[in-house]
Amino acid sequence: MYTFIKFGGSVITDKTGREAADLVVIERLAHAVAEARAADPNLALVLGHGSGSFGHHYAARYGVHRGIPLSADHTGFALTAAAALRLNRIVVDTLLAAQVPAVSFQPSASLQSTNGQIITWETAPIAEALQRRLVPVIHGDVAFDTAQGTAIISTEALLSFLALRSPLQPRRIILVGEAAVYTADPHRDPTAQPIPLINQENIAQVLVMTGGSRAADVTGGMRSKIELMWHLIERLPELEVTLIGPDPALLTAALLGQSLAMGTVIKRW
Ligand SMILES: Nc1ncnc2c1ncn2[C@@H]1O[C@H](COP(=O)(O)OP(=O)(O)OP(=O)(O)O)[C@@H](O)[C@H]1O
Ligand SMILES: C=C(C)CCOP(=O)(O)O
Repeated sequence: MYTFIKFGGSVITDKTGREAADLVVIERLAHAVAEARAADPNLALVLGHGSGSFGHHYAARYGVHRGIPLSADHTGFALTAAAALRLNRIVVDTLLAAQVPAVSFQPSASLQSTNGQIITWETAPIAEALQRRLVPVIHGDVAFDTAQGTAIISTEALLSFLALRSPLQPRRIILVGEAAVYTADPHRDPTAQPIPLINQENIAQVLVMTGGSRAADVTGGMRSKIELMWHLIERLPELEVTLIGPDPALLTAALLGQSLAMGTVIKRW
């Protein structure tokens, strides 16, 4: 069984800036992953990261997520892809420096979508990497789209595709970003309270309480994250999704399957 992680673009970058990577946070998270792998040599991880203030800005500016027609200028597509890769290089190099054998797999090189949904993605090299105890790293990316021309595929959509359409069944997905899902966007409403557990009892209510990102974001913020994760849990009832803040001790504990006093767990029951 595999563990999937996403380093959210909202914590590894400053989303209100431009290409503002938070190197301290990335380093801390990389060391947390190294520590968990040292403590549990059987830990098999697929690591994804978002685009934060790198890809989202270009995608929004050039409308890559809405679709660029075949005959139109595709410079915006290229700029978005390049920005996503610049952040990817930083993340992978930081993981390597922390002794995590990270290998990058650029999704757009082998993926196609239709109306923003992944239709094909060559994931066999990711499975090969896992067999060699490497840590495959993927990232939210651009895509060529058979219906709208181009699209943006979020990290969560990639992890969902891996979970449902590849042999890599995750038991846990850990999303590092906001410290929890709250009763309202905590950056807009100081009275927002954390929601420790989301399950079939309260999912409908939680969806009403969650919204978009406070910065440039073409993949929908917290609401679409929860929708996608719930969709996945409906198909994989044993799956547990944990949302935590960028605290390295919490990440190591979550990777080792320890129960946490903070964060939000999403599970069927
Ligand atoms: N109820 C809520 N609880 C927590 N966050 C919320 C809520 N509603 C909206 N948000 C917003 O959602 C944001 C997280 O979504 P976002 O897509 O920006 O995160 P991310 O996945 O880390 O980023 P990226 O897409 O760049 O990887 C938070 O920063 C917050 O502003
Ligand atoms: C904007 C781009 C290139 C990817 C978005 O992926 P996400 O940050 O995981 O939502």
